[in-house]
Amino acid sequence: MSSITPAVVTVTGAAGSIGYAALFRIAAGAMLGHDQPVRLRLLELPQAVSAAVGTAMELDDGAFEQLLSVDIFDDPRQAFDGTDFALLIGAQPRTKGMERADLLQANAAIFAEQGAVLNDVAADDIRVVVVGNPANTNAAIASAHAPEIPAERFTALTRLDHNRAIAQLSHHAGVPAREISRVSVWGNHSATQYPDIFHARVGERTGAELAEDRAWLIDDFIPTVAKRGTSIIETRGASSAASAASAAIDHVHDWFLGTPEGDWVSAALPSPGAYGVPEGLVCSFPVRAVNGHWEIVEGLEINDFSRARIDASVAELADERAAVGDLLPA
Ligand SMILES: NC(=O)c1ccc[n+]([C@@H]2O[C@H](COP(=O)([O-])OP(=O)(O)OC[C@H]3O[C@@H](n4cnc5c(N)ncnc54)[C@H](O)[C@@H]3O)[C@@H](O)[C@H]2O)c1
Ligand SMILES: O=C(O)C[C@H](O)C(=O)O
Repeated sequence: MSSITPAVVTVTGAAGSIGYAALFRIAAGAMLGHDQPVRLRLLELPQAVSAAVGTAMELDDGAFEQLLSVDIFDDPRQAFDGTDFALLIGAQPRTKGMERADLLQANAAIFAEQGAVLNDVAADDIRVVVVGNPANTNAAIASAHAPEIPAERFTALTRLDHNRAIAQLSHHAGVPAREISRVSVWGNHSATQYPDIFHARVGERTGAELAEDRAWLIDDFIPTVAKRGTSIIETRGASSAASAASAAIDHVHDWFLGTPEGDWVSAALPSPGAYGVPEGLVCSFPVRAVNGHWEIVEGLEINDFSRARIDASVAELADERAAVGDLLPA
C-alpha cells in the first residue's frame, strides 16, 4: 500500500462522452502519475446516475493499481466534499450549426452552482479545470461564485487547441509532434482563438520562418485549428470526446507535475492584466507550471499580426462576460 496521500478527483458529467474517455486514463495514472493513489467521485444528473454506475463497474473491472475508490453522486455538495481536483465536464455540448457561445445561457447556471459548492466544501488546494462550453466564461462564472478560492485555481481547457496546433504544424512541416515546442494559444476556446507560432520551435526550424508563408498561416493553419471542433462535429456527428479527455488529462498532469523544461503549454487563466488582457477575463495564455502553479510566460514579443488576433478574441471574451453579467457578482 502506498504511503502517498490519495488525491480526490471529482469528474462531472461522468457518464458523458468525455467523462467516459477520461476516467479510465485517470484511473490508470495518466493524469497524476503512476504512483499517486486516487479516489474518484463521479457527479451526474439523476437520470444519468445508472450509466455512471455502469462506468464504475467497468472501472472496477480494470483492477487499476492506484484506484482506491469510485463513488457516484447526483448531489454536487457530496461530490465536491474535500475534492483536490475538479474536472467540470458536465454540460450540454453543441451540435451542428451552433457556436460555443450559443451554450452560454444553457450551461452558465451549472457553473454558478458548482462554483458556490466548491467554495464551501472543496479541499483548500482545490484545482479546477472547466471543460464544459463555453469553457472560459464558465470558469469565470464558477470563480465568481467561489470568493474564498484563489481565482487562479479556476482554469479553462484550451490544451485541446494547443494540441491541435501542434498536430497541424507537425503535418505541415513533416516534423514529429515531440520536436515541436513553444506553441501558444491565446484568447477564447472558440473560433476567434489565436494559435500563435511566432515563438515556436519546429524541429530545426522556427515557427517565425514557417509564418513567412502568410497565405498558409492565414488561410490554412489558423482556421484549421480554430474551427477544428466544428469539423469534428460535422464529420463525427458529435463533438470531440477522446481528444478533449486527453487534453484535460494533459492540462491537469502538467499543472500538478510541471511542464517540460524549455517548453510551455496553453491554458486559460484569469488574466492578471498580462499582455494587455483586461484583468479577470479567463483568457488562454502560454503558461508554465512551476511548483504546482501556472505562470504566464512573460516577455514574449507580440507583433502587429498577433496583436490584432489576440485583441479580437479578448473582445469576444469581454462580450461573453457582458452577456452573463447577472451571474457575475460585481
Ligand atoms: N474545452 C474543450 O476543449 C471541450 C472539448 C470538447 C467538448 N467540450 C464541452 O464539454 C462538455 C461535455 O461534452 P460531452 O461530449 O461529454 O457531452 P455529453 O452530452 O456526452 O455528456 C455530458 C454529460 O454531462 C452531464 N451533465 C449535464 N449537466 C450536469 C450537471 N449539472 N452536473 C453533472 N453532470 C451534468 C449529462 O448528464 C451528460 O452525461 C460540452 O459542453 C462540450 O461542448 C469542451
Ligand atoms: O467544438 C465544440 O463544440 C467541442 C469542443 O469545444 C471542441 O473544440 O472540440
